[in-house]
Amino acid sequence: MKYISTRGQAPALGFEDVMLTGLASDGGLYVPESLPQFSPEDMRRLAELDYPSLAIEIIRPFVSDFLNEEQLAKIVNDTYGVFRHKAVAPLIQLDNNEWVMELFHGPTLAFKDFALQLLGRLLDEALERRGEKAVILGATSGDTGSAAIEGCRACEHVDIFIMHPHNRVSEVQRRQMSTVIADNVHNIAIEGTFDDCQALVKASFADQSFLGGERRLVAVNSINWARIMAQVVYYFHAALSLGAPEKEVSFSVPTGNFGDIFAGYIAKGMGLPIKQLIVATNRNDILHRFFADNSYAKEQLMPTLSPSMDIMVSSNFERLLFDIHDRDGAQLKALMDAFDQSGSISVEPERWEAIRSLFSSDRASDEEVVSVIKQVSDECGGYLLDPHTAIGVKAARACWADQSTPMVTLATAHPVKFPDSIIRAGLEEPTLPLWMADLHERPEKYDVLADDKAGLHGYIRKILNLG
Ligand SMILES: Cc1ncc(COP(=O)(O)O)c(C=O)c1O
Ligand SMILES: N[C@@H](CCOP(=O)(O)O)C(=O)O
Repeated sequence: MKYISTRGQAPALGFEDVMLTGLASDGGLYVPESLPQFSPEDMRRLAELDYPSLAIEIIRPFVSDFLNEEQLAKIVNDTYGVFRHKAVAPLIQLDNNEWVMELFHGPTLAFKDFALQLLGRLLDEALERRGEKAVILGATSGDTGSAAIEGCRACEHVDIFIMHPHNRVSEVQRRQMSTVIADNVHNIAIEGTFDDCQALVKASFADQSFLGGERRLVAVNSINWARIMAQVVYYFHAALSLGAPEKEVSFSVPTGNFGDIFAGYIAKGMGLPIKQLIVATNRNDILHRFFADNSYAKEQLMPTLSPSMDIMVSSNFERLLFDIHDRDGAQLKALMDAFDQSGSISVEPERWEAIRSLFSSDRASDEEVVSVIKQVSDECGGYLLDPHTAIGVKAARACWADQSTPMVTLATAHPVKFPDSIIRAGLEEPTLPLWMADLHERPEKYDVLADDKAGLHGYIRKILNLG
């Protein structure tokens, strides 16, 4: 399979190079040239499989120029073997046709583990084969960071630098990163927002001269196609468990960087009968405003009770815009340049209408989040939602077009990561799982840096002894 850039100017690459490249050289994001297709008959067969076996089937066509059958099976089985629930992504029924899919049974208690446990192993394999060492640079609003560190810390071939916005992640999230004390793990608190951290990542990919040509720069954010690929699997898992391919299924997805919901869009493109994809945002609602009013316009980023979704510029939205514009890289580049200059774009009305047949959207305030957490706890025998998932449940209930279609909200994080919302809902604070019960006593290590590219690059060079 070949991958092409959304901006049309970078060379088409195979999977291994795409995984190791991060941003395309023209500033775009890589997407598959075409998607593998699964027929209803294929899906009936897949419906019989457990999670790892399903993952092998879905991922195989994307990576077949990199891994043979045996290598893929080993990596995938090792990846999902570390999850602490037998079903890996269990479905919990809230009401008649209403479900949540718990994606927080991995090592860092958020959906990021699905992709980053896999990506760590894939990177290890690629770098080992090449005999190369890489520098990973990532931005996090709280969850990607710990999942990336956990996925890559054992990899001998990488040094990993993770930037989070200073004082804008939860204490549990920060400690999950800063208490990993290892020579190849470097945590940085940037004096700015997540968008600032993400902009530093993108600027570093655009100008890698600070590494002096000595090390390769690799991305762990969802600009890396491997992240999206791994997340496609759980849409198949949920839909096949709830009656696909005979039945359609809808999904509500707590959304920030548009990676998770984009994976759902890809699953639909591969043949999965998805009826609705609901974009659920907090008050940082640029994506909701696009789907509701055809206005993709930056506003000031505000802190909320759902910090992982405090994102304004959604990287993966570019991948959708590319499809909306008939995969015309030149048009897309012009649109993205216009957004960079003015901070605001809209698309032609016919294109916007077309995409709205699949996507709908909603937003939730902090007060609504607290009230949904309380309501679901009351309705469902004390079942706890984390604040991000609560936004998804609120959006599911608001946008559900046909209640005979099963609705699945992606439960993207464990509530224990965000005790403030649970306490505000008047509920008992959940306790940390045993294996991290001493998290608040562990020593922490991170440095605070200004939002400044040169300062960041100097810091990385110094740590890596690059002269
Ligand atoms: C807990 C949680 N929910 C939802 C999201 C939003 O996912 P995405 O950025 O893929 O839209 C994130 C961060 O990305 C997250 O950490
Ligand atoms: N919510 C994310 C933000 C980074 O998004 P990514 O999916 O592109 O890595 C986080 O928790 O860090």
